[in-house]
Amino acid sequence: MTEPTPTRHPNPAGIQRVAVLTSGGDAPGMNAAIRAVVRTAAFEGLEVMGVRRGFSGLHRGELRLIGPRDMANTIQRGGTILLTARSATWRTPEGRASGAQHLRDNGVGGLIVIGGDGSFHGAKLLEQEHGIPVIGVPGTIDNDLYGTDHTIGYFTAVETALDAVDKLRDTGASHERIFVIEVMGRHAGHIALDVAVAGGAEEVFIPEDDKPIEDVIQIVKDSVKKGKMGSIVIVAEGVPGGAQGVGDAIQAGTGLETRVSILGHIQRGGTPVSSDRILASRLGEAAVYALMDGVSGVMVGRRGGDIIHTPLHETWEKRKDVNRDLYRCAMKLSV
Ligand SMILES: Nc1ncnc2c1ncn2[C@@H]1O[C@H](COP(=O)(O)OP(=O)(O)O)[C@@H](O)[C@H]1O
Ligand SMILES: O=P(O)(O)OC[C@H]1O[C@](O)(COP(=O)(O)O)[C@@H](O)[C@@H]1O
Ligand SMILES: [Mg+2]
Repeated sequence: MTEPTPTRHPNPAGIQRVAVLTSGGDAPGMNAAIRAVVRTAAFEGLEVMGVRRGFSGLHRGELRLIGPRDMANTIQRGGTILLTARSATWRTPEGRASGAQHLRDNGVGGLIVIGGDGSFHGAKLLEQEHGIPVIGVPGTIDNDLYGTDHTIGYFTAVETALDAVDKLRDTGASHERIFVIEVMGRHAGHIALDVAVAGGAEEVFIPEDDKPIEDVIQIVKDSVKKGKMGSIVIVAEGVPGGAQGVGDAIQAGTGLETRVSILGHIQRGGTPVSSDRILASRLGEAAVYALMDGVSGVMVGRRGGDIIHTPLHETWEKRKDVNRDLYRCAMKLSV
């Protein structure tokens, strides 16, 4: 059976030209999302302007036309070819007015913002104040956005952190040490929980839980009694005191040799894994179609196998809960 040839999407909004930018922390797969936007637009006969340096570049007018051939060799690259930034000026009405003027001057009929909750705030204000249609695409390693099962970059960040945990485990087991490993996640424990289950950790600390440090110390002592060669404790960055605080408390409370390792920005880089590339491709395509359909002020996301739209304000007002089953699983399997 042959698959049907893709057909043109209707364009009731009459959009001829869209702009795309990346904003906030970079995430592996952002390039695959940019590529999907540019290539979907090209397929549909639309033009795309790439904005460099996120909102910072937009208020300065750093826009240029980009076409499908500019996207060669980008699907597998980490970071963002459009560059990203955190812009204080965009938080001012004057900064946003300047950005809106640049979009109008260039005949842009809609803006696609690839980023996290902060970037979506900035996009929503542009829509409210200047009537420019905006669509959000969830790009952040933290996975902390309501309205999508996963965010672009999350799968790769988990793989990178897991690879590091596996390596640290070798040293931990050889020296019979406790390893306290900090993974990223400013406000959310999604990465930490996945890494804890997949990395076989003895304990995991996330910002969503207010756990007494004494409980962690007890778990570490118990694992020694059970004859474990070493213990792995995963700490999400957003936990007060971070991994260093937890590590110091464990060393003081158990007297056991403890090492702290903060994985940091290595988790943000590198070649996106297939799941991130596929998610980015689907969502980049969906963002262009949303603008063509005359939709604005929503984030495109994936729930189950479906592409869904969520009002931008809900992406930060509603909270995506961490999967508590993962915590129970990690604890049970470290018996
Ligand atoms: N409340 C806001 N109003 C206007 N712009 C905002 C707001 N919050 C964030 N932004 C813009 O979005 C950028 C990225 O936000 P940030 O929170 O750093 O990253 P992320 O989008 O990944 O959550 C900020 O540097 C700023 O330019
Ligand atoms: O690179 P920076 O500016 O130090 O930011 C670090 C933060 O960025 C993240 O990697 C991603 O956060 P955002 O998606 O909000 O940008 C967080 O996990 C981390 O706390
Ligand atoms: Mg954020």
